[in-house]
Amino acid sequence: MQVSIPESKATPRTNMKRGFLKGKSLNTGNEPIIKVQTRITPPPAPNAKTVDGFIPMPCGPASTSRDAPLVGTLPPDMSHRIAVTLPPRELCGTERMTTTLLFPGMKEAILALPGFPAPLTHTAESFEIGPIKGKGLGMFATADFDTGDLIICERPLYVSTVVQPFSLRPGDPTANDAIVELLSRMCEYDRRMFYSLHNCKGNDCPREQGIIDTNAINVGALPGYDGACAAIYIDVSRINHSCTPNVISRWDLLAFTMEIRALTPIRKGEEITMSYMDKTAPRADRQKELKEKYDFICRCPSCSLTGAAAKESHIRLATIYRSAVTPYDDDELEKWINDVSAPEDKITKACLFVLDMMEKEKYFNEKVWAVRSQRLCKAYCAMEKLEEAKKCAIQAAKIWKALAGNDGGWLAVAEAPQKTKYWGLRTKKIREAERANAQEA
Ligand SMILES: C[S@@+](CC[C@H](N)C(=O)[O-])C[C@H]1O[C@@H](n2cnc3c(N)ncnc32)[C@H](O)[C@@H]1O
Repeated sequence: MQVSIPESKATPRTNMKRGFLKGKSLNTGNEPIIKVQTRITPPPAPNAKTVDGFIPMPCGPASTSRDAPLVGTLPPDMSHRIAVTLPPRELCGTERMTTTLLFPGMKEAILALPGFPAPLTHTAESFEIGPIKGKGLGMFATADFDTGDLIICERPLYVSTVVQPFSLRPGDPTANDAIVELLSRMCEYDRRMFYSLHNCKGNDCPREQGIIDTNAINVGALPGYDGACAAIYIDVSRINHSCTPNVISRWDLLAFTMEIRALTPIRKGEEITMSYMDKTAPRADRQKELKEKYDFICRCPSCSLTGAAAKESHIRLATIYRSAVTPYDDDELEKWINDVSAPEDKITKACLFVLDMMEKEKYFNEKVWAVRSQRLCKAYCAMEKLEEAKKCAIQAAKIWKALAGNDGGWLAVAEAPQKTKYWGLRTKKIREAERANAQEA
């Protein structure tokens, strides 16, 4: 049977758990809690600023971004939000339920998803939360993890649309009043957990809003509403930022959980870090955004680079970005396979160059990574390089697992590269050319 090299050019959807803490039943119903008029802040300008000819990627791994921009306009029937508990008690037994603040229709759309709610994945509790100098609390590994390993899978405490409609009429309830009301309906344990989370906003805004702004992680759009939604977690929200993160998050809509998987090998005792923002932005822009939004100065390995090393990092990110915007096709590969005079390493060299940049930056742009690994593996297969093809497919399986939660078909390739349709294509051409030359001579 032939094995297919995964061809997906689509970005795998990224999603995160820690020691699953059973929440007590919430008594929230589906009734609207506060009806308010909608005021919409204009959408932010497109992220396309140019710095030294370097255009930041418009999107990093979507679900790792804590940036939750306001969306444009809301349909008129979405002028108020509703408190909903998801999954409902009758569908999730004793598992944690999430308190959500959603627009009308969203709950029905989520419940209509075939297979919702998928059962929770329980993992060994291989992390702990503890203090870390200059960062408050953080999360630490209590076991070794390899790329792609699941570290935690956690159902949120709270999920809400990022748009917070509120009334301009004096005396009307504010957006924060809706949150306070919702919190008052949570069980005592969940409420205590919410208020124990860090608030980097101080007295700049109401405490509840400050906690949400500090800890919410974007989960993207939920069914029934195209705008962004964000979630707060008991454990996952303790993960600190690094521009060179060692984990990646992936929102699993069906299980209504966030998965955190190792992006790089992690040793026992190491701090677990994720990226709060778009990694391709230049360092100064990252620093500014982190200070403004989260009130800290990032001293991660990438931000600590100076002089030539900082410049090299900048060039690597620009190269990754350029590769991301280059359309993908197999024409070049086909040409190389058929052109026996082309250098043997033409394709592999180009792919390894970009993959090496991502390894060095610890930034795996999903599209670039998927396209380059595919092409590299195909080239090794075409050259009948068994060990290289296997190694490439094993690494591809690990990274795919980190990004998408499964190996994407790469393990089958790793087991039998000879069974892919690319096996020996170029070596066959070379042998044919050699035979033809010999006959001519
Ligand atoms: C989502 S919380 C992370 C958990 C938080 N450290 C705590 O004690 O609960 C975000 C806040 O953690 C701190 N933080 C996160 N990453 C940091 C870093 N790399 N360096 C310093 N502080 C950081 C900042 O105060 C930030 O506002």
